[in-house]
Amino acid sequence: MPIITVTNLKKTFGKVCAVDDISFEIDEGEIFGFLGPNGAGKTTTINMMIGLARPTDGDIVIYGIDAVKDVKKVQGIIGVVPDENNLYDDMDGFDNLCFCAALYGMGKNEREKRAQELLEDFDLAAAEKRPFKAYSKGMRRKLTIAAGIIHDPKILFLDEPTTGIDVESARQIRRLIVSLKEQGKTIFLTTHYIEEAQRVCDRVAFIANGKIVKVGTVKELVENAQHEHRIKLVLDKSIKGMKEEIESSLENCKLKIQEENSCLIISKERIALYPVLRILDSKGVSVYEAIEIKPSLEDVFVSVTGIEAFKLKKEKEGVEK
Ligand SMILES: Nc1ncnc2c1ncn2[C@@H]1O[C@H](COP(=O)(O)OP(=O)(O)OP(=O)(O)O)[C@@H](O)[C@H]1O
Repeated sequence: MPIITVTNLKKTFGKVCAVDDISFEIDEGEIFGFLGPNGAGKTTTINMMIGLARPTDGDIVIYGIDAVKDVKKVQGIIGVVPDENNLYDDMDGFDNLCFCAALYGMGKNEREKRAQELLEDFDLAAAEKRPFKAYSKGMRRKLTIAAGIIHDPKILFLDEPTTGIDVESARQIRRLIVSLKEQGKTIFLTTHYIEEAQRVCDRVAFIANGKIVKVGTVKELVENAQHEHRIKLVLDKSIKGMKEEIESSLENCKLKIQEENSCLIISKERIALYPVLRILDSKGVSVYEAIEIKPSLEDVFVSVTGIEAFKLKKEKEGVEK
């Protein structure tokens, strides 16, 4: 059952339409991801959902509460982890968490107990007395997430949770996100990492130029994609120099020579293998193996949005040591 319903949401800044009439629902206990390149409208959407920006138009209902009018009511049941760290540099990890807990009205004993628990869960207990500014980027990110769930919210909003941190910390954070879901939390996250959407999210919405272009589970998005069919053939010898001749005898197919002894056949339609094998045989070439290459989420994103994949950063490119 949906616990978040967003209907015809819009936000303009002067002439810029940052979010352009989007609608979606999020079910209780799911991880729902917004995947899109820089400037797609992800942060603006989160900001409207958590009451930091007022929509130009549209409705947001969270647990039956009108989140545009009753911002305060919603803020008690949500946790927010912004894309930039929002904790105090000179305060240590423990005090930062206790301070956030106090903002939610938690008593001294309760907040200290909760802070301690989270520091353990997030593998930060050894650094609890270190000032936040002395934390590594990955540790800072983890403490910021811990602060976002200090009051045990039902719903967690995570804006770009792993941007700019090392690969190992990003992995740890993804495991933490999945374990929060296992504890029953509903999670809305934005990302421009395809790998992250694929590994962590139950459902993904592609967002580009302020619009949602497609929504579904990773499996649905990949299986329902109108996509080229691709078959990789591993050959017993090179077909260098024969490409055009072979290609001209294959109907509606393109041929790409890959490594020395393999090629890729690409077609909009299903590929009939027999004619291909016959042509190769006539050239004295045998096929060792034929492998169907399924489209990846990246392929689907590119074909649905028309945006080149490099605009969605690869995990390794986003890493700063
Ligand atoms: N306060 C603002 N004033 C004017 N334009 C804004 C403002 N905030 C966002 N925008 C514009 O709205 C569009 C969407 O921005 P937004 O920050 O929501 O994108 P994003 O998908 O979160 O990108 P990123 O991954 O870079 O954070 C961009 O064109 C941005 O320049």
